[in-house]
Amino acid sequence: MEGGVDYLADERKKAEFDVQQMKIVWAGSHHTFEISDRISKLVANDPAFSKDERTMLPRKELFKNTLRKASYAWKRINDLHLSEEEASQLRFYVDEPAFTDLHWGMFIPAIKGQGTDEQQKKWLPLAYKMQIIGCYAQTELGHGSNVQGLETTATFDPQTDEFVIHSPTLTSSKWWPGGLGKVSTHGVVYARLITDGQEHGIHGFIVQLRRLEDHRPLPGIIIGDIGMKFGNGAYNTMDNGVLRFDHVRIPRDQMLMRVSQVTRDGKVVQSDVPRQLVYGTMVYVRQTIVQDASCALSRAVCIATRYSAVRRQFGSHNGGPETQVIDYKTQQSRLFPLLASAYAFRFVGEWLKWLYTDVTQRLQANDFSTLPEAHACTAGLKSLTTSVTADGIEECRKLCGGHGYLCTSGLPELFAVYVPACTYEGDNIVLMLQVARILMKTVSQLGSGKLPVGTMAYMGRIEHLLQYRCNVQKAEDWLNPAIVLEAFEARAARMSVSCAKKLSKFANPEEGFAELSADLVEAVVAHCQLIVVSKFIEKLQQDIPGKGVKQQLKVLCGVYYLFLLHKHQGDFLATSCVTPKQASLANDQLRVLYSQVRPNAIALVDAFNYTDHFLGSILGRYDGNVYPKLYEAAWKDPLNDSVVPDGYHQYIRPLLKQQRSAKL
Ligand SMILES: CCCCCCC/C=C/C(=O)SCCNC(=O)CCNC(=O)[C@H](O)C(C)(C)COP(=O)(O)OP(=O)(O)OC[C@H]1O[C@@H](n2cnc3c(N)ncnc32)[C@H](O)[C@@H]1OP(=O)(O)O
Ligand SMILES: Cc1cc2nc3c(=O)[nH]c(=O)nc-3n(C[C@H](O)[C@H](O)[C@H](O)COP(=O)(O)OP(=O)(O)OC[C@H]3O[C@@H](n4cnc5c(N)ncnc54)[C@H](O)[C@@H]3O)c2cc1C
Repeated sequence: MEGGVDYLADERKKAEFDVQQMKIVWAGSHHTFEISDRISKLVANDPAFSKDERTMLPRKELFKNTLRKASYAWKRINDLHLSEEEASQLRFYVDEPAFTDLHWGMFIPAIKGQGTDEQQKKWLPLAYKMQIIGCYAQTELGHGSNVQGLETTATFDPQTDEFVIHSPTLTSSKWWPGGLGKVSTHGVVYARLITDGQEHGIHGFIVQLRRLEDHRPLPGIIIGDIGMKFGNGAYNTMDNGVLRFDHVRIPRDQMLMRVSQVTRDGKVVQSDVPRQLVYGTMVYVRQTIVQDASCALSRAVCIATRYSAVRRQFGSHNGGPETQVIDYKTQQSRLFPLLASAYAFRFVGEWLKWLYTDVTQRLQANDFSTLPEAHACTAGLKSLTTSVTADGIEECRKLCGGHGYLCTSGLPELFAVYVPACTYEGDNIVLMLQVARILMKTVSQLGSGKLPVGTMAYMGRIEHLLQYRCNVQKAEDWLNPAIVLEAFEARAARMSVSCAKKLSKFANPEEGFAELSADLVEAVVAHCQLIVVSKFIEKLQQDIPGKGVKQQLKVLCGVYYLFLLHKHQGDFLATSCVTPKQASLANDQLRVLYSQVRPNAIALVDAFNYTDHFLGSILGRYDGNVYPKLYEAAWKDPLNDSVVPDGYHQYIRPLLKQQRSAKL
């Protein structure tokens, strides 16, 4: 802290709960807290991981710097004998998108999920030691969302027992894969399998891309980076790549064969594993993206909350201090729902991780029954949480006024890094429409005796939910979780049923689905919000130790659902789930909760336990020492290296001279 002064000390004294215990709740357990606390400090205290100049570096320097950091991180991981969990925390706190994200986050999981035991035995040890570096090469120039539309071909040649990987058109060029452009030696490449002139759908193939001796592309391979992306620094540390194949041959055993096998004589044999498992890596990553959403949102909220307590504007009485902007009700009504959402996403992310682990264990035992539920939950929650987070980061920038627009606020880069999460791993609308199909299928099966399960189980009480009347009579009734859950269930159920009814009027269901797709997306949002609300409420039913911790979480949970109810009151009113009077009472209660959050706001963001290094924001500094540090940082900008700028003699002086002579 600057000179030991904590400008937010008074704010911290207002906390009504045990912050240390809240840190443990946020981390998930004592164990994860200990690791993340230790590793985040290790990274923060190592100058080799400094992020200071990232937004000012030209691309080539930026990228080389990322390579340096990634290689140094790997050295530290090995020197310190870090466990897998610690290593992944270290990469997280280094906080720089890099090829390693795809190597550990997609290449390895793809081999684990879609490779046979033999294939895993061969490839995983190489990948774990980083003796090969891999990427996930699915998307092409012409197709990303429509995976079945991919054009790259993998044609089996029975003469040589090989697949011939080929890019037949320009649009079949692989385009976007992270780590591909400049680093990966290998990729899991998705291509149309062709044997004996017959097509057998999309499959994954392990393809070597570069020579291990000198990193040059193998014969028949054209490979490069796709160019600068949105923002300074940001995702430009990543080498998203382009890749073309000209009849590249790979051995038959490099097709990932857990889902289907190609025999020596070119026959395709389906295993009893469902075909959808070819999409399994995406389910895994979507689940991690939900967990990441709470990290990105909490970061932005931490910056905006601390700065809102430091910043004063208007309202001075008799020469006294002006009002802290955090005390304006408008600031609270924009900021506190985002704070509550960060906590809500943390808990739903925790639950989704559990669900994914459970599904994985079942898949290993050949139980595929919960795969549709895992697909629906990961697709829907990925869409909901990333959209709210991207919008939330931008709202936090606005909450910081003009200074939020400075790169030193950390918010522009955070936004630029984060916003593609709404697109990658499945465009959010495309994924919502996947969930819509599952919802409509569920509604159409009601009454058939097949009871909906998991997060759709509430649909099993459809008769009751269609009759439901909310009995809130006073504002505090909205603090009753049972009442809230029913209102959210009834809203989601009625919106789905209304879509299903409209859909049934179309002779062609596909035409109906396309026509109603915008309404369907709204029904999916209602369904996904219900999941988040219900998981937050479930969390509160657990034993949560620490003075005042559970109480604070109850307040945040109330803020989360009442804000949603207020924002989407059109849905609740149109479906007659609440009356106008009840909606108004919900808003009254929400204002009461905002004033309960206010004294705890700084402590609630301290509970994220982020170091100043990780936050990367002068506005969000732990000590609140904003103005001197902003002033100091401005002078470090390269534009201030000279008093008179480069270009003065060429452009400014002649201009001024010309104006002077025009006057004369
Ligand atoms: C930690 C790493 C750091 C992250 C960095 C980010 C790097 C980014 C990487 C990427 O972006 S990789 C590329 C990601 N690409 C996508 O996400 C593409 C999105 N598109 C799709 O997922 C699919 O093509 C589609 C939209 C699901 C449509 O596929 P398709 O036309 O083949 O299927 P449908 O006919 O719609 O459905 C058939 C059947 O399958 C079920 N299903 C679909 N997807 C899955 C799945 N992932 N898992 C399980 N089941 C799935 C679907 O519900 C249908 O079921 P039924 O109705 O037949 O029961
Ligand atoms: C930063 C970044 C990193 C990436 N990393 C990788 C990677 O490592 N590996 C990899 O393989 N890919 C990667 N991708 C690609 C990514 O997965 C795709 O861009 C993504 O799946 C979206 O597909 P698309 O680009 O084809 O979008 P499109 O589908 O072309 O979307 C364009 C618009 O059309 C709409 N749309 C499309 N289909 C429908 C429909 N059926 N109904 C209604 N609207 C529709 C979408 O909502 C969107 O508004 C990355 C992308 C980005 C931005």
